[in-house]
Amino acid sequence: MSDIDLLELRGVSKHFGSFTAVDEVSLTVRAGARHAIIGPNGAGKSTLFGLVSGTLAAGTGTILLDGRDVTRLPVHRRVALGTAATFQHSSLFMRETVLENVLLAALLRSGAGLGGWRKVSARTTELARARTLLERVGLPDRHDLAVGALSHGERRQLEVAVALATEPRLLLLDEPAAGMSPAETQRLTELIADLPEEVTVLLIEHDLDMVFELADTVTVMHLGRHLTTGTPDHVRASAEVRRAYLGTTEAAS
Ligand SMILES: Nc1ncnc2c1ncn2[C@@H]1O[C@H](COP(=O)(O)OP(=O)(O)OP(=O)(O)O)[C@@H](O)[C@H]1O
Repeated sequence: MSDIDLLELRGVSKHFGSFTAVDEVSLTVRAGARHAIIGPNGAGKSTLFGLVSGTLAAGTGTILLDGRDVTRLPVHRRVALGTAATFQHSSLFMRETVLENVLLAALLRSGAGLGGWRKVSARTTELARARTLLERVGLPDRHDLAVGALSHGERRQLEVAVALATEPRLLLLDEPAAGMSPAETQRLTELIADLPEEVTVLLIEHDLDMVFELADTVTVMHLGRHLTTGTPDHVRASAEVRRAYLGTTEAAS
């Protein structure tokens, strides 16, 4: 992890009507970090991700990516600047094949255009990259299957490959282990741990074992607010964090 802040949020808020889902959150994410955001249900984690990826517009505050103000930029401009996200609700193309899903993302990134994109043989560079990525996420023998035929865990692995195909500097993972078996979670944890340091990872996850295995930095949110940020040990020992969790149906263990 470097000393440089790749992402900085300054007093960012999001209101839905009179409800404040994200309340004046300030936060920095270092380049190369494995940074997790945790917190009880409804803490505002997914909303915060939406503000960073650009699927939601911030009410107030500023979001800086590598020092550049991206607060008002649409999603595709943020992708072009190196932000990629996987979401709780899959954004894969279910009828296309596994390989086509990754290839599409690689083509969009390379600016090659999508004309005749199904003629994969004409796209050798992107095709090779897509194959390498599928190998990296553990789906080397699934290329030609329609996404709809994959298991839940395999789809989550594919989402990571699709996100990586855009060559992100900042990878946002929203509950990547949700609904996964222990074996699938372990494989995903290893995949994330093995990502090159050029990819900064910001992760929302309820599986605290995974968080504490992966993260070098943990932010805790509660009721839309930033509660604390620190090392996993700091967060584990925090009485404030324990109270936030014990006040809900979940318990930090
Ligand atoms: N589009 C919306 N309109 C109204 N309220 C919303 C909307 N999106 C989220 N909220 C509310 O904002 C609060 C924060 O939701 P958010 O999904 O960000 O929390 P979270 O920390 O990601 O929770 P979880 O861990 O359950 O996914 C919740 O009370 C939720 O009901």
